[in-house]
Amino acid sequence: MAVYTDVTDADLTAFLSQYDIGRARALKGIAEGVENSNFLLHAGAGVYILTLYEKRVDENNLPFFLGLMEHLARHGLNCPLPVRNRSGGALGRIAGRPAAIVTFLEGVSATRPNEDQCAALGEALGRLHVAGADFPLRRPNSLGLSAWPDLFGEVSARADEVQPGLADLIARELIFLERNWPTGLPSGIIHADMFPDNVLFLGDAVSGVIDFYFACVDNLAYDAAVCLNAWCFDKDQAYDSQKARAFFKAYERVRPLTAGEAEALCVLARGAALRFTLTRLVDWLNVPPGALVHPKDPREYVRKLQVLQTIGGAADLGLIR
Ligand SMILES: Nc1ncnc2c1ncn2[C@@H]1O[C@H](COP(=O)(O)OP(=O)(O)O)[C@@H](O)[C@H]1O
Ligand SMILES: N[C@@H](CCOP(=O)(O)O)C(=O)O
Repeated sequence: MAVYTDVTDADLTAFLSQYDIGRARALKGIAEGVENSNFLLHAGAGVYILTLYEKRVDENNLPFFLGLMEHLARHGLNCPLPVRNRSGGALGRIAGRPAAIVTFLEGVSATRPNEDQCAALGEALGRLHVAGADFPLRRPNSLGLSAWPDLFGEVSARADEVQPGLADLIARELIFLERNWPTGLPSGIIHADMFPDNVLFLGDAVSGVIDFYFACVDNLAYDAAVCLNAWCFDKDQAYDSQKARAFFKAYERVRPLTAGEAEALCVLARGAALRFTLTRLVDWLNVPPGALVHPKDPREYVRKLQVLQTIGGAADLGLIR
């Protein structure tokens, strides 16, 4: 359950009075997710998602996120559509938090993604990157390489409580990444959080991509690296290059990777693993009192990072040339 901010009946009635979707029939907090407070909203006109944006979402960025979802939907991608209120706005406030209502997408997340689902993911990511090319708004990656030292600074004193030696491992990895981070790669709109819990399937077909609240402009291949880490490790944290091959084959049918992107893939994957190690570590060590949330285990990403540190090149990651 990720609900940080509760919504009273009075709050909800007042909020919905600004919309043309009828009265609330039910509102249920949603278990999944860790960043925001999400509710399943049954209203007269149908089923929706009500999201109250919490600490990691800067309210000033919401026009970018909501506008991107509308732009991608217009390009035929299955992503949530923000519901506009009578004033034409997609953003409101409820219970003291910025909030929006978006359309509910059918489908279920894959708990153990198979190769076909990894291929469908690759195609969906490629289509997102191509469709994002003409999105007019820009937003830098607030959780990119330049943010990692400060994130580490928030938890360095306590990292070894989570896993002995973790502070030193992170410090050394940061030095490696700052020395080897690629430049000059193709960049554009990326999702930046394309985990299995943010992709909905009907069978092996992608029926929806959600949670665009880390979307930004960054290296397109970095977005692929986030997917490799989130989708192509098995439950024992062994890398599954067959799933990665399926992912890359489908992705490259939409957008072929450049030679520079292929060469940079290992470093990008290590960076993506460190990024999620750090944000999970911050959340793990700072659960707000009373919040109904199950923070995700940073040690899962430490293990992925350690595997990636042993991988020699793009071919080992499943990118076959
Ligand atoms: N548009 C949507 N359609 C269907 N389910 C959704 C939608 N948006 C969110 N959800 C559900 O809510 C959960 C949490 O949403 P998510 O955006 O991942 O959380 P957070 O806001 O914490 O990042 C998802 O895992 C999914 O089950
Ligand atoms: N995907 C991140 C955490 C953020 O997940 P969200 O979809 O709930 O925003 C992770 O697994 O560390």
